[in-house]
Amino acid sequence: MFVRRLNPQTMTMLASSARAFSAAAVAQAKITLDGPGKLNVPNNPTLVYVEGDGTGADIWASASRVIDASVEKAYGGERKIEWMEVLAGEKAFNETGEWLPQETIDAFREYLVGIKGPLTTPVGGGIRSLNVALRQILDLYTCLRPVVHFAGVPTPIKKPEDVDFVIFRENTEDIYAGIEFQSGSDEVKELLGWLQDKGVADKVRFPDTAAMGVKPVSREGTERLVKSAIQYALDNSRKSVTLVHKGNIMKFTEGGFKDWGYALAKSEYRNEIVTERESWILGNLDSNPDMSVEDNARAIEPGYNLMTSTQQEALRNEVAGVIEAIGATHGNAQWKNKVIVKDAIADIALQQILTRSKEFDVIATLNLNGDYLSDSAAALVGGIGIAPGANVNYTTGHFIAEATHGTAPKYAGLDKVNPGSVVLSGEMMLRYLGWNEAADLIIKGMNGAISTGQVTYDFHRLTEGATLLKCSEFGSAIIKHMD
Ligand SMILES: NC(=O)C1=CN([C@@H]2O[C@H](COP(=O)(O)OP(=O)(O)OC[C@H]3O[C@@H](n4cnc5c(N)ncnc54)[C@H](OP(=O)(O)O)[C@@H]3O)[C@@H](O)[C@H]2O)C=CC1
Ligand SMILES: O=C(O)CCC(=O)C(=O)O
Ligand SMILES: [Mg+2]
Repeated sequence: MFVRRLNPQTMTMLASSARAFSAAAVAQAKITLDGPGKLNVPNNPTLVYVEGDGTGADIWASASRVIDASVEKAYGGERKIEWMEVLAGEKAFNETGEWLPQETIDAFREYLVGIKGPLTTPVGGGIRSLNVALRQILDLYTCLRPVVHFAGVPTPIKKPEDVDFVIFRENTEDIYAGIEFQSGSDEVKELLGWLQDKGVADKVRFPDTAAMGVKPVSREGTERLVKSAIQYALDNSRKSVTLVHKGNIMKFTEGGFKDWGYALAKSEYRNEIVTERESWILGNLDSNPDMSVEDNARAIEPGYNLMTSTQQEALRNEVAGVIEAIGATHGNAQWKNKVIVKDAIADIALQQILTRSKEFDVIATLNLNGDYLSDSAAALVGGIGIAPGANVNYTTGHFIAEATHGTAPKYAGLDKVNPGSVVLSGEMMLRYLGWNEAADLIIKGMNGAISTGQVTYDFHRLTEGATLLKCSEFGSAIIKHMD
């Protein structure tokens, strides 16, 4: 199953028949794993792609040209991507009768790295999300979504240059797992009976018509996500990791995420991180080395005098414990060189990414929070047309680049939408392969096109004096500005 870049019709034909090809025929071009998360990338790797529904075809035609051009210009023919199309979504259904054929899953599994366009998910019924299915089947536990401003891109905020953060969204758990039962179903009735036994059925306000969902959040799922976020912060000289959660309300799921996240940070990265609270305690001591434990406790918790004596004692123990445990390694301002791990409640975080953008650096959060946060954050830097992403398993090496946006069906076939999100997802993919020179050219080309006012409709409608380009033309403009 090996499809080189050919005209789209031939490609589709080959994509169907290619499934019979032997994988051995392209073995020399396969990316392999040299150890957990360590890729061995040949000069002509086979990369798997799904074109996607809706605007997917328009975007892929433009974005794949940009990705190929960046590789060609960076390596002069020495390196080349061998694209292999696989089917998912409407195209797959029309050709095979299946929405997500096993061959597609197998190809992503076997070739490790690929890129996909958006796939439609009907609301309120019909098939469940193919996007979510792929992430779950391949255990792509991190959805990595960087948010950064390109000079010249229209923005609703005053200081877009302050926006430069990376969202690590947990990608396999949470309410997104799709465990739901329909209103009036036997399952809901059974669940209600169980809730009755537990004495909490009265919390269901309208039991006769309620539909119900389940929100699994685990320690393992949290730990691997938070670990990848902290490791990313260390590898990329980022200053902080913020755990975004709604743990004040959902104490065991979202609150568990926060608690397990902090615990992981302290157990696995003790020498490299400091929690925000620890930094306050140590900072107080840096300013006043004679400060008593009690005064320090009072300083970090302004409501100290109103607490019960048991609460005050617990707080004093916390302060003393921090000084004892990390005073020597993190005190005397050493903590300032560590990655700060802090947390924020999700609702206020959605405001603060706008009002205090600079305070966010790496964000680790659960699946649904991350979904909301990434679309909202994209608005700060020009919108969803320029919001890239990737689904990653840092152990198995599997990586599927994927824009944050969906299929935008009303624009399908118009050669109109911004291919930027998929172009930049491709840039992330090239960097993942270690092909930084090609990735850099994509950024250069993107900067060049945008800064000279050559943009698609989404930026054009917000920018005076810009030149309106089609989806394909914007791709060409990016390529032109690589030189
Ligand atoms: N990973 C995936 O495959 C995803 C799939 N989906 C699916 O996509 C379908 C449509 O979802 P919907 O909620 O409408 O969200 P979409 O992201 O598809 O589109 C919403 C709006 O975002 C803008 N937009 C989207 N893509 C672009 C682009 N490339 N360039 C410029 N503007 C863009 C358009 O805004 P405007 O109208 O202002 O021009 C568009 O109307 C659903 O079935 C949904 O489930 C959704 C998200 C992710
Ligand atoms: O799968 C879908 O249709 C939507 C998923 C989504 O919005 C996302 O992953 O950001
Ligand atoms: Mg989304």
